[in-house]
Amino acid sequence: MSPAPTTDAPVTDAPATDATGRLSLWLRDRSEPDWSAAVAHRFTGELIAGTVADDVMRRYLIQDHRFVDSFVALLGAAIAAADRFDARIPLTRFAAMVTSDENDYFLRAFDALGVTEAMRRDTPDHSATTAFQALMTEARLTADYPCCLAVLVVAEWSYLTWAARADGRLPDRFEHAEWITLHDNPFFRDFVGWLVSELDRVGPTLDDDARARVEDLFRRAVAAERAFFDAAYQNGRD
Ligand SMILES: Cc1ncc(CN)c(N)n1
Repeated sequence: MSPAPTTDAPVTDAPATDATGRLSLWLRDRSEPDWSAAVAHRFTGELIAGTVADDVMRRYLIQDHRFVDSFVALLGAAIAAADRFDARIPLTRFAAMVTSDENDYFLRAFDALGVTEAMRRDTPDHSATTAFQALMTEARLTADYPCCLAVLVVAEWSYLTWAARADGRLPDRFEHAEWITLHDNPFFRDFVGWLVSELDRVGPTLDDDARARVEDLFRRAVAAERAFFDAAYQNGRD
């Protein structure tokens, strides 16, 4: 399997610009303070340090496995809506990774953390999960490539940003370490670089209304990421 196309565009620390330049950077800027709060969230710091409490990790993974279901459906919509075959290839390869390596991680982590089938079935959705799923469904149903990209970019760019902070230092337990390496490895970096560059490619084609729709989805997705991490520390429905 050949790697996803690469980009020279820095995906973590580039300066902000306006909507007529790199749309991704403009959107990231417009999503503050939620962007910074999400990528520097207590959960990500504890994950990198290997100190996340097991009940927090259990809550997070049970909910996140449900996030992944809607996320893969959104990837499917992006594959269908993409304006060219060159874009469908990396999206499809990424969907294959999520449904194989990443899903396999979830199942092994559930076992290691003592999360039974019954716990997974009987734990209610947190309101943060429901809200994020609704947002992904909304983006999917637009059947519009830039709208789908907006939510996909937030999900993967924000995860690469916090995972890169580990900078090669990994905690001992695989439940923590592998969640970091799944979001910072050469394949993932290439994919996120490409995904961000896709948003920048389609950005100049958007009129004001279309750009406003993309901005709205992007900003709500960043807020949803922050709320999703918060939810891991809430022992109850919400
Ligand atoms: C909530 C959320 N956002 C993003 C990702 C990155 N795959 C995730 N697993 N979960």
